[in-house]
Amino acid sequence: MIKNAVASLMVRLHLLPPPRAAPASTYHHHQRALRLPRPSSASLRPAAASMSTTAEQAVADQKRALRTEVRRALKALSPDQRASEDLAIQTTILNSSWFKASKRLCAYISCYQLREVDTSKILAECLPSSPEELAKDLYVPRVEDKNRNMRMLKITTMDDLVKNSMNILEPSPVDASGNDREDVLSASSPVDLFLLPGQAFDRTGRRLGRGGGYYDTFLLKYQELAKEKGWNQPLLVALSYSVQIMEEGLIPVNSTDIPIDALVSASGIIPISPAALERM
Ligand SMILES: Nc1nc2c(c(=O)[nH]1)N(C=O)[C@@H](CNc1ccc(C(=O)N[C@@H](CCC(=O)O)C(=O)O)cc1)CN2
Ligand SMILES: Nc1ncnc2c1ncn2[C@@H]1O[C@H](COP(=O)(O)OP(=O)(O)OP(=O)(O)O)[C@@H](O)[C@H]1O
Repeated sequence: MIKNAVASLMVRLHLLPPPRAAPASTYHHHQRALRLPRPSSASLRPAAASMSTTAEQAVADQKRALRTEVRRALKALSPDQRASEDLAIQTTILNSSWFKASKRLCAYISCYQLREVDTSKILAECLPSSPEELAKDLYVPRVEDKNRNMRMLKITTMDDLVKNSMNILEPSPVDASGNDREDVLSASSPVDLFLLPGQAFDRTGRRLGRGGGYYDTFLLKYQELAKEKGWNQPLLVALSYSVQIMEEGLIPVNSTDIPIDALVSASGIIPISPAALERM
């Protein structure tokens, strides 16, 4: 169903046909697939530098249209289908060697109303109430403003979370004793894994979010920090219902989109990047 929907979308949006190269080899190059003008061209026209270019606007419009299509497909999922995919995805992750080996991670607090893949079983396994050998340091998102600013703060129990204005659970900036929660960007050691939400994904590593730019901005910051510190880059793993996996080339991307390393759906793990192929 979504295939037909996005096929018609592709016609309406005049997108290029999918690239033919194998997923692993498209990983490093996928951001060029739409052959957009290079952003640096804006620097030739200082007066226009703060405006978005026509090409950027076209990509933003295409993204919005795809989000609408996916939202519709997610709404059509039955509660039983969702529950069965939620269980399969979480079981796959909990049983994986890379999750078991992870000591510190960032994950999202799933929102049922937004039809996000459930993370509750995974979060429970990370928190100190689980057997000692399974507990991990867990950092979760907190939106600071509408200007793409999001932090990842450490929590130790689900009671650390309160509902924000968007109806998503997030940590308060200070804990019960009045201490600032640890911000993952100021932590002295790295996280090795991110579990990411999103609206649409493909097998080449493209990820479409909710349009806030929060994750792309944060991931760029974290990747720069890891580079500066000489840390290994964390594995970026997205969780996806089957209707959210698109044909290659359908997801519009621009230069700020950070590609994912792997995708987990009810059918299993799709490793994408060389790092994922090595670790998964
Ligand atoms: N669980 C979870 N936490 C998260 C995110 C997320 O996607 N999922 N975020 C990732 O950025 C940040 C919050 N950003 C958000 C952006 C939009 C909406 C939202 O409700 N969007 C509506 C449409 C709103 C509109 O366009 O009027 C929707 O998607 O249906 C929620 C959170 C940080 N925390
Ligand atoms: N690193 C960044 N620096 C500046 N602007 C950015 C950055 N990342 C994203 N943006 C801007 O944020 C806006 C939303 O981006 P986009 O539609 O790609 O978000 P998304 O991928 O749907 O959301 P998210 O990243 O939260 O999952 C766009 O205008 C984009 O240019």
